[in-house]
Amino acid sequence: MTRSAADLDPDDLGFEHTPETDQSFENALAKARDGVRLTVDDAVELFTTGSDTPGIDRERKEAVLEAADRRRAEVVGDEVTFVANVNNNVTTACNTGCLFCNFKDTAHQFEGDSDEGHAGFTKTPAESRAVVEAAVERGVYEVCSVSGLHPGFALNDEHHEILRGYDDAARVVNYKPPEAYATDPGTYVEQMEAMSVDGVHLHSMTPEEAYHARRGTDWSYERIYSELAAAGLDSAPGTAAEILVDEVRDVICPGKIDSQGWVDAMEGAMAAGLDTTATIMYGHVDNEMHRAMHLKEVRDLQDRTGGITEFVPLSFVHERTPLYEHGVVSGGASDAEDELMIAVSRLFLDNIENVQTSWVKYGDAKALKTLSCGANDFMGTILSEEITKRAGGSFGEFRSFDDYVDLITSVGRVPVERSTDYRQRRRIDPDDGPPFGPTLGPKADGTPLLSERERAERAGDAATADD
Ligand SMILES: C[S@@+](CC[C@H](N)C(=O)[O-])C[C@H]1O[C@@H](n2cnc3c(N)ncnc32)[C@H](O)[C@@H]1O
Ligand SMILES: Nc1c(NC[C@H](O)[C@H](O)[C@H](O)CO)[nH]c(=O)[nH]c1=O
Ligand SMILES: N[C@@H](Cc1ccc(O)cc1)C(=O)O
Ligand code: SF4
Repeated sequence: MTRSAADLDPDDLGFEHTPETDQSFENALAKARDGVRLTVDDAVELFTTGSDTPGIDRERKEAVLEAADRRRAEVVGDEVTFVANVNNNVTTACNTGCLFCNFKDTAHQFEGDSDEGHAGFTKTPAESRAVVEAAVERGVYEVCSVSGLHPGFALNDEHHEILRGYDDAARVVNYKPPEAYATDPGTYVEQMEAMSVDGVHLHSMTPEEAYHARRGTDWSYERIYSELAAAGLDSAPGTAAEILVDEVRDVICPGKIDSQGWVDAMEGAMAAGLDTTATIMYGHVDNEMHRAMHLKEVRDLQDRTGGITEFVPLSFVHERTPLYEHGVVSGGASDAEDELMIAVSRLFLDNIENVQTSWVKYGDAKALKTLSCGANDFMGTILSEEITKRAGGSFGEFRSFDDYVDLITSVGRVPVERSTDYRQRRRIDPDDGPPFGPTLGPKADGTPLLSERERAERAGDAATADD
C-alpha cells in the first residue's frame, strides 16, 4: 500500500543516513580548492559548513562559494548559456502519487464516464504537434516534454497488446485501455513522431517515463530508448532522480522506481546513443548526507557513461504539495542551502561540465547569484511551465532572449545561445542588438521570441496598420 503524507511523522522519519563524518571542514575545503576529487564525507562538510557545529557559518559558506566560482571559471570560463526551448507536457494524468508533486491529477478523473472535474489535460499526438509547430515557427531549438504516467500510455501497439493481456491490469501493471479515457494520448512512439517537427531537438522520456513505457514486459531500457530514438527522440531529461537514496524515496515517492532503477534507465538511454541530463530535487525531508550520496551516484554514472551534458539542482517548491499540506515539511531550502547546493555540485561533479541554475525555481535574483556560486547555464525560454506553477511557484513561464542578455550582462558575464547538447554555441554581443535572436532553431531567423502579450500587441499593431 502506498504511504500517504498524513501517515508520516515529521520528527521520526527514521533515517539511517545522517550528516555526520570523520572529516573536518578545513580539510574538505582544502581538497575542494586544490581540485582533488571529493568524497561523500567531504561534500557533507561543505554542505553543512562543518558537521560538528549546528547551522550554516557565513564565512565558511562564502569560502565554499568562492572555491566553486573559481572552479566554474577554470572549467567553462565566463560564458553563460541558455537554450531557445518550449515545454510541452503531454498529460497530467498520473497515479504514481509522489508526495512532493502537485503537477499530477489522479487518472480516474480523466476517464470518459467520470463526472469529477479536474484542472489537468491530456493532449493527442496531433495537439502536441500543433504546440511544437507553433514554437518552432517562433524560433525554438528544443522541445522539452515530461508528463504524467497516464495508465492508457504504452510504448507502441505491441506494448498495448501485452498490457491488455494482463488480468486486473489496472492494479498489476497500472494499465487501462485508452478507450476508457475521454482523450487518448496515443502511444509514446506516436507522441515522439508528432513532436519531431522540422528537426527540432526532442528532449523527452525521463527514467520514470521509460519505466512506464516498458512496464509489464522484459524489454530492456536500451531497447525502449532505441525505439523512441528511431521515432525522433534526441536526448532524455534526468528528472525523476529526486534523491537517489532509497530511504528518502520511500518517504517522498514510494510509487517510483528505486535509485538503481533510475540508474539503469539512464544507462539504457546512453547505451541507445542518447545524451542525458541529471537532476537532484532537494530541500524537503532530505539531509546533507543524502545530497552528498546523490552526487556520488551521479558522478559514478558519468564515470561509466560520459553522456550527461548538465546537472540541474531543482529546489523543492513546497506551497501546494502533500508534503507541506500535511505538515511533513515546513518549507523548502533556505537561500544558503540553495547556494551551497549549486556550489557543491560544481566542486563534486568533476566530470560534468555544466551546472544549470533554474530561474523557474529560484527567481531571477537568486538565479543570478548562483551564477557566481558555480552555475554556468541558465536553462531556457520554456514558453510554458506547469510543474512549478501548480506547486505554488511564482516566477513565471518565459524569459526572452532580450531578458537573458540583460540579466547575464548585468553580472558581467557573456550571454551564449546554445544547443541542447552544448556543442553549438553562439556568443551574443550586447552591442549588436536588440533583438538578439534566437538563431539556432530550424526556423530561427534572428527575429525575437516574444511573450504572448508582446505578440498580441504586435498583431494588434499590424491589424491597425492594415486598416
Ligand atoms: C513532474 S515530473 C514529470 C515527469 C515524470 N512524471 C517523472 O516523474 O519523471 C518531473 C520532475 O519535476 C520535479 N518536481 C515535481 N514537483 C516538484 C516540486 N514541487 N518542486 C520541485 N520540483 C518538482 C521532480 O523532480 C520530477 O521528477
Ligand atoms: N531547470 C528547469 C528546466 N531545465 C530544462 C532546460 O530548459 C532544458 O530543457 C535543458 O537544459 C536541456 O537543454 N526546465 C524546466 O521546465 N524547469 C526547470 O526548473
Ligand atoms: N531536468 C529536465 C527538465 C526539467 C526540469 C525541471 C522540471 O520541473 C521539469 C523538467 C532536463 O532538462 O533534463
Ligand atoms: S513527479 Fe512525475 S511520477 Fe511523480 S506524481 Fe508527479 S508526474 Fe507523477
